[in-house]
Amino acid sequence: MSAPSSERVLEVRNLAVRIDSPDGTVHPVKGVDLDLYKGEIVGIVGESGCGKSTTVKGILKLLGPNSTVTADKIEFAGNIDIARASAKQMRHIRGEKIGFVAQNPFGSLNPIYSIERQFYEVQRAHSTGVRKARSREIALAMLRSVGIVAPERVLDGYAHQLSGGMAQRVVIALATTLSPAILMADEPTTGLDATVQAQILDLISGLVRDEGRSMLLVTHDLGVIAQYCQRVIVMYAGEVVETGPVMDVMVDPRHEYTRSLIRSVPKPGEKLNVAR
Ligand SMILES: Nc1ncnc2c1ncn2[C@@H]1O[C@H](COP(=O)(O)OP(=O)(O)OP(=O)(O)O)[C@@H](O)[C@H]1O
Repeated sequence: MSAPSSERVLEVRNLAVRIDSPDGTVHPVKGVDLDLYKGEIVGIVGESGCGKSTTVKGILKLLGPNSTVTADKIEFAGNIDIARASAKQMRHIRGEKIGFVAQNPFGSLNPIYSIERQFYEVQRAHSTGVRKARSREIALAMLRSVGIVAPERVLDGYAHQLSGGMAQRVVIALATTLSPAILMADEPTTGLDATVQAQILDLISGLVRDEGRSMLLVTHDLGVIAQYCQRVIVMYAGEVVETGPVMDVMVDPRHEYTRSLIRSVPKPGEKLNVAR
C-alpha cells in the first residue's frame, strides 16, 4: 500500500452541529477538527450516537433544515471553501469532489427510476449535453469496475431487484462516476452478511488505493479500522477524544474511552460470558 502523501484534500476546523427539534436543542457534534490527506483512509469510530454520521453529513451539508452547521474552516483541496458554499455549489461539490456512500443503499437509490436512468441523472446534473448512449457506456464501465458481471441486466432493472450487496455496489459506482477525489462512506456495510461486508470494504478501499483517492470511513468496528485505515479519529459524545495512526492508537491508546473500545473487541478463542 502506498504511503499517504502530504497533500491535504480536506481540512475541517471546529465543526459543530446544532439540531433544533420540538423536544429541544441537541449539539451532536462539538468542535471537531479533522484532516484528510491524498491516498489515505481515515476511520471515524465511536459508539452509536456519538456523532459520527452527523460529522460526515455536516461536512457535506446533508443535514435537515432544522440543523445548523458552523465551522471555522471546511476546505477541500486547499482552495474550495465548503463552509461558505451555497446550496448550488454544494450540489457540484457532492459527486464531483466528494462522493458519498450511505448506510442503506436502498435509501440512496431512486425506487422508480431504472439504474440506467440514475447514472444518466448523476452525469446530467454535473454537465450539460450528456448523451444517453455515452451515459450508458460510462455506466456499464462503472458497474464493471465495482465487480458487477452482468451490468446490462442491472442497468435495465430497478433497485428493488437487487440484493443488499449488489445495491451497495451500484451506489459505490454512482458515487465514483464523476471521479471525486474523496469518498465518504457512512457504515457502508450495515445489514450485509459478513462475506459481503468484506467484499464491499475490499472494493471501496481498492477504489481509493488504485485511483489515488482519499476516504473517510465511518464505522463502529475497530476491526474494520485496523484492517482498512491508516489513521483513526475516535469520537465520544460529539467530540474527538483521540486521533492518530491506527497502530499507535491501538497499541497505546491515550484516552480511557479508546481503551474501553479496544477492550470490548472480542479476541479469537475468547469465551463469551453469556448467561444461560
Ligand atoms: N434530526 C435529529 N434530531 C434530534 N437528534 C438527532 C438528530 N440527528 C441526530 N441526532 C442525535 O445526534 C446524536 C448523534 O447521532 P449520529 O447519527 O451522528 O451518531 P452516530 O455516531 O453516527 O451513531 P450510529 O453509529 O448509531 O449511526 C445522537 O444522539 C442522535 O440521536
